[in-house]
Amino acid sequence: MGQLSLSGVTKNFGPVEVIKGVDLGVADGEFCVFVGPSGCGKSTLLRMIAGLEDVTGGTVALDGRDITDVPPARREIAMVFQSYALYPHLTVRDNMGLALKQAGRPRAEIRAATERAAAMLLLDALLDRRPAELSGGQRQRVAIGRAIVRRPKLFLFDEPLSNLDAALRVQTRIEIAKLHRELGATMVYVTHDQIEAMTLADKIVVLRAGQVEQIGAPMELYNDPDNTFVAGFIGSPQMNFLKSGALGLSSHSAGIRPEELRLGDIPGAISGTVSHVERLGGETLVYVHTEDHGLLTARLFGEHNRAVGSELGITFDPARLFHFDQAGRRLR
Ligand SMILES: Nc1ncnc2c1ncn2[C@@H]1O[C@H](COP(=O)(O)OP(=O)(O)OP(=O)(O)O)[C@@H](O)[C@H]1O
Repeated sequence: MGQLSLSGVTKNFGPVEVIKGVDLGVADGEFCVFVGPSGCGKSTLLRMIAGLEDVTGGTVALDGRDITDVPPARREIAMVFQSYALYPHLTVRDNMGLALKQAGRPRAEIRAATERAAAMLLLDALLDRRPAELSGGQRQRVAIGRAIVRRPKLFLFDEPLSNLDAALRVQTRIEIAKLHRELGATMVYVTHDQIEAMTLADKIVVLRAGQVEQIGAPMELYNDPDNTFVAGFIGSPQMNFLKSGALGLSSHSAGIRPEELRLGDIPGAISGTVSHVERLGGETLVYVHTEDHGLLTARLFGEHNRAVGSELGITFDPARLFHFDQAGRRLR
């Protein structure tokens, strides 16, 4: 079991309220990802769940038990840090088994649990090495293994992949997804990375300035955002925002995803000038400067040879627009 519930959680650092009343339920076995701009409070919220940071107001409960004031070691929660936090003088085996050893578990049990986790993470051959003798990716797997060995009710991850290079990030991301499937454990994960959030999460929590903007499944947030903040934050490249008035529409602004824009001859619904082209191989991003709407991004499948400076017309299916009011709230 591992059902997490936050009610009215707030956090002050001195006079500054950085978490402003968060309510959140994470079901047993769910993979929940916190995203939001730098400084919005993702890590602080995670650290409060772990017990590494005091809660100013509200409660944190795990499986119905109020753990707001329970010390970290007694919460049955394991946290994996960006920095790995391994003991350099201990072998992989001893790093992974340490929590069980400290809890006074029998040797045979520690050995079995460590070897089971090592097999899951393909660390079997490395058990007698020390952290300095491992690659960054292997160290991160040891840090994850150390969490698994404890059999916690809840796993917390604070940007665990951000120190890895691009290829290893992809590989480790897939391993974490597999691990989640195999363990069926509840996980809460903080990241900056759109793709990690979209691919790993059952549920994404979008935070902004210490408040929840929207909670939902990845494709729910992508296809049905509640406001301009979520619409602009989820999706890369980000959604284009058009001035409704210039299009003869009654909303305040209208959002459209880059993949929904078609580029053709003048006149289109909007005309503009190509200001930059990025060829990514499988797709091309064309940045178009427009008088009425500023810079728009079109995402085209395959390769396109649009010359910088050329003029073109942009069209789209009006049914694909998201409409917003002046305060940025979605008009449905
Ligand atoms: N110990 C502290 N004392 C005072 N202010 C703090 C402390 N820790 C964090 N803050 C502030 O709280 C806010 C939230 O910080 P937090 O690290 O949780 O954000 P974050 O969303 O994880 O950011 P990032 O993505 O950049 O890691 C920030 O404004 C930060 O400056």
